[in-house]
Amino acid sequence: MTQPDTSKPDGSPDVRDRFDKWGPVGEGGPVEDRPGRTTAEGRAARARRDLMAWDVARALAHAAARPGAVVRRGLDEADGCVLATPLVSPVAVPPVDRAAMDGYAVRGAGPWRVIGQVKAGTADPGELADGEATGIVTGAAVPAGTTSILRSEDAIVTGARLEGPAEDGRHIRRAGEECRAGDQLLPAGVVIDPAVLGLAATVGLNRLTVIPPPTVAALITGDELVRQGPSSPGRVRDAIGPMLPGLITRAGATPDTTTPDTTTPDTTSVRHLGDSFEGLVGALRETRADLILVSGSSASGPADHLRPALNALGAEMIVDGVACRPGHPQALAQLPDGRLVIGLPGNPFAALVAFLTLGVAAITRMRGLPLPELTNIAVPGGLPCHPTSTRLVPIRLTPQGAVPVGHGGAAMLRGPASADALAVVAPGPSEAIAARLLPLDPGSRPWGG
Ligand SMILES: Nc1nc2c(c(=O)[nH]1)N[C@H]1C(S)=C(S)[C@@H](COP(=O)(O)OP(=O)(O)OC[C@H]3O[C@@H](n4cnc5c(N)ncnc54)[C@H](O)[C@@H]3O)O[C@H]1N2
Ligand code: MOO
Repeated sequence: MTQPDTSKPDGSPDVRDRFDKWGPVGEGGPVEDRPGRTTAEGRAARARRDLMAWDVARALAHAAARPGAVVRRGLDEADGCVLATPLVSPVAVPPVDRAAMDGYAVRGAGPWRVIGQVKAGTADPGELADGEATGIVTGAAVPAGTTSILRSEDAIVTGARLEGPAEDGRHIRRAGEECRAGDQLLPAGVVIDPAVLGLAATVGLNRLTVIPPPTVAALITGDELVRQGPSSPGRVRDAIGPMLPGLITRAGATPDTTTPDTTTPDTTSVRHLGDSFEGLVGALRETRADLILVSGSSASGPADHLRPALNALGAEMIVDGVACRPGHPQALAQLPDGRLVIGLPGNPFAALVAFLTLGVAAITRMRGLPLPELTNIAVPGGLPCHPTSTRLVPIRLTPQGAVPVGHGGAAMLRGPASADALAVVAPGPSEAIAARLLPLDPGSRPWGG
């Protein structure tokens, strides 16, 4: 592409263009109102066009999405769902006093006479009289009258005679210690993870009332893309397709496989389309996912069909460009049937930023979760601000704060691949010494809930 003349009508450079020249390279690029429109009028119009602030776009994507329908799910299919109702225990846990150690249940002060053995599955362990003891295993119900559990390693056994230290109440897990019947263990809105599943099973539940993960389809556009081997003149290796299933899953959604790519023998959740208006309209029509990601086609070149396709389908544009770098051509639209479409810019880091901005916000709401606050972090070395756009900068986290890793251009993934997170640098006149932290893994807490 030829570089458009980006100077102001009066000949002085636009402040954004100054930043492009002086700021980190490759973070976006010159912008035209439409292909070839580089006149003074076009530049002035561009300067007037206010892109939506990054935080506003994120909040709108969250607000536009609808939480999924509440369903009942078995524990074996509830991982990653969100609790739609509080988790209330119907029973006390443990239901009876249990031994916390292998050894002996004893009553009163020693020495004791050993009268038997309680096994793990013994339903009625009987009762001990003063001066009596019985062998017992961890988790077994203690006999009535037990005052302490003497650990096997502390026991001195001579025939049926037992001696050892047995402080009152020691090593006994009391009935109802973890919870009583009717206790609320977790509120609605908790993301179900393996510990939650184990807890639900502990309190005897088989099914949970949940919001299941939304389904997300990925459509990759671009005639120039190849899926094997390196880029070459005229050919670009698809770098967005391989990122999306993992991002979708980490954000708590399910990659849609109902309309797989017919051009590859493998079952895949990512569908490759050429640069065709009809092809894109058809794919948007037939894909049933709750959210559809479309990569490429987001700008205003002759092969950029996303906005015309959305228009043809009667979609409402909710976000149409965001004041951020990279990723400014990202977009969010709603189809008349309620499905959401997110346009990810073709430059791979810009696509990643757009997913972490609009994609994660929409998916979060579809899961019934609030939009997470981003934590603040110090940037001891400072980061240049963009005068009007939020910058998303790959950083490593150190005990002193965030340190940029470099290689943060829109077309590069080297920076984000070696980063811990992105620093969200608010627009401003000079340098930021603090930023907010946007996790690269949207499933990491607090994002995951
Ligand atoms: N006149 C304008 N041109 C451009 C603007 C603009 O505002 N006005 N914005 C630039 C920015 S910033 C971006 S980002 C891109 C967005 O372009 P598209 O979303 O339309 O994507 P393409 O034009 O198809 O591709 C851009 C670039 O990225 C490469 N690409 C595309 N898909 C992939 C992929 N799956 N894996 C790897 N690389 C991919 C593609 O080959 C191009 O090099 O527009 C700028 N232009
Ligand atoms: O920089 Mo573009 O801003 O790659 O989305």
